[in-house]
This record gives sequence, C-alpha cells and structure tokens, in this order.
Amino acid sequence: MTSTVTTLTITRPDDWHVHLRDGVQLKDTVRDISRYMGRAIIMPNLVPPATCTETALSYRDRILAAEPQGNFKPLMVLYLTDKTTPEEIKKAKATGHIVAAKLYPAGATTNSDSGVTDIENVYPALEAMEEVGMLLLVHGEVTDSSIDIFDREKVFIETKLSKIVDTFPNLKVVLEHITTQDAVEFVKGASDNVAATITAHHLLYNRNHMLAGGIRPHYYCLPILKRNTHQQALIEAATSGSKKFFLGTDSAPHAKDKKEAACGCAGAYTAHAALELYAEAFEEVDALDKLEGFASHFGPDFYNLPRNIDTITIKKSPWKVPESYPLGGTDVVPIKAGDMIDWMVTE
Ligand SMILES: NC(=O)N[C@@H](CC(=O)O)C(=O)O
Ligand SMILES: [Zn+2]
Ligand SMILES: [Zn+2]
Repeated sequence: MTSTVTTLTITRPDDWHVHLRDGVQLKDTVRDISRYMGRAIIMPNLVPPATCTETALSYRDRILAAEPQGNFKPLMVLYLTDKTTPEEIKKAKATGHIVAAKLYPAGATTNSDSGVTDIENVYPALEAMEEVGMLLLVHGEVTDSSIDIFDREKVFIETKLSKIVDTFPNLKVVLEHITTQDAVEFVKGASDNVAATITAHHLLYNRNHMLAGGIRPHYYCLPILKRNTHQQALIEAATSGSKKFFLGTDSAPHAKDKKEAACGCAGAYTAHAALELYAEAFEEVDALDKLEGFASHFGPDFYNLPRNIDTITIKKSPWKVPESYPLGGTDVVPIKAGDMIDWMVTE
C-alpha cells in the first residue's frame, strides 16, 4: 500500500548497531553514519577486536579524528572474551564512553574468532554489568555445525539466551539484528529489560531475494535472511509501536571482491540510506506514523539516554543508488545498488 504522506519530520534518529571498521575505511564509513544519525552503537569486531577499555577508547578517538558531520556521537562497546574480568567492565563503564559489552559466540559471525566459547565463562562479567548498569548486546546464534543455519537463532534463544535472562534478571539485554518470529515472541514475552534491534534489510527482504533465480551475495549477512513468514513477523514487530523494538542497521561493509567470491563474507551495507530504507518498509504497511518511535525514541529510552532534541525531515523524492561507494581505496556495493529509493533525508 502506498500512503499519501510525502514528507515526515521526526526527532533525529540514532543507529543502535553499526560496523564502521577501522583505518583508511573510517573516513568513508564515518561520513555515511554521521550524515543524519545523532549517535551510533559502534560494534567492536575489529581485527584484533576492542576487548579492553584502552582499545575501545582509542578506537573512539580514531572515529572522531575521521571528522564526523554535525554533533555525531559514537557510543562504544567492549568485545567480550572468555577472559573479560569484572574489573574491566567497571573500568569501561566509568569512562562514560563505553555503554555496552557485546557477546559474540566464538565463530558465529564476521571477526568473532576471539568471542566467547562457553557463556558461563562470562558470567562474572555479566554479574558486574548487571551491577553497574552496562547493557549486554548479543549476536544470538549458536555455532554448532550440526544445527541448520536457518535454525541457529531459534536454538540460541532456547538453549542460551533464556538462561542468561533468567540468571541475570536486572541485566539489560539487546538481542541484535533479530531475524525470526521466534525472536519476536521471545522479546515480547520477556521482561522490560529485554529488547531487540531490527535491520532495514531484514524488513525489506527474505531468503528468496538472496537465492531465487540466482545467488546474490550482497544479501548474504548473518543471521541469514529467513523465509517470508519471519520477515512478516519482523515487520509487524517494528511497526507495532512496541518500545522493545528499535533501529539498528547492522550496516556492515565488506569490499566488493570479498563479497563477490567463492566464499563471500557476511554483511550488508545500508548506511548510505539507512532511514530511507526503513521508511520504504514502514510505508509498505502504511505505518509511517510508527517510524519516529522505532528510529528515534525507543533506542535512547532503553539505553537510558536522552532522546535527541532536534529533528530531521524525510521526503518522498526518488533517487538512484550508485552501483558502489568508496571504502578506503576499495569499493562497497550497497543494498539497492543501481535501484531507486523513494525517500530522501533533507535535514
Ligand atoms: N551481520 C553480518 O553479517 N556481519 C557483521 C557481523 C555481525 O553483525 O554479525 C560484520 O561485521 O560484517
Ligand atoms: Zn551479529
Ligand atoms: Zn553487526
């Protein structure tokens, strides 16, 4: 359905899950993320990962040195390992710049090799996080090779996440980039301390877009796109007005040749048009009136941070997405490369 709304002014949004990478790529990723996002949760899966306070803070310095536009504020995240200590958690939290720690099950996704091998290994760290009010962000997939890739999120929720949530009821947990109806139901049924981010690409696409009529590597990301019934459940959750679901693009650039390869990397680039892509998904179900809560209110509310005070305007003004964008001397192929996007942020 197409609505008659052609312009929408909303509180400035934030991105609660993004990958900016490092080094020469930063000038390109920082330019895109700071075009209109007020803040962003910067994922720490660098090589090597940002596992301690010093590495997270020096990463923050490099992001700021890449000259973000406007008043963009990077919110940093500690990468949990089997060895993360409660002391490190407290030290990180005390800086005021590190707001969360990320649980990557070892081997689950891009640059997760140093991640957690057994969740009980991080229980002392989780206890400290619960105590000081640091959020736990979770890549929710099991890594057992005998579990089908399309079931890994559901099995993680059943066997790991429910245990974490029961053991640490006062810990705030964000189940990142959810992809299934199972995740939607788990989050809805859990306490107010449990929320989820949803990407634009999981709202716009299902596994047919990736696999039917040819294999399209730029749609390949983790957790992998699921069947359309799951896509529908995500759309319903995002547009429901529930404060438990908010914007996290999981924009994750990889150079073109690393995606278009015999063994292509996982990750989709959406930072070139983040809010514009969400607007398309919300418009599709006539729910543009729900976009502001999802993009600009529920995230800061869950993180206990103030909402942004200024606004941006998004207009119906179709434009053609370039075939690629520069990425520190290489190129990244964005979602909707060469296609039209209906919406444009005009500030
Ligand atoms: N989502 C992805 O497919 N890839 C992310 C890692 C992640 O968020 O799991 C990346 O860093 O490339
Ligand atoms: Zn992830
Ligand atoms: Zn991610």
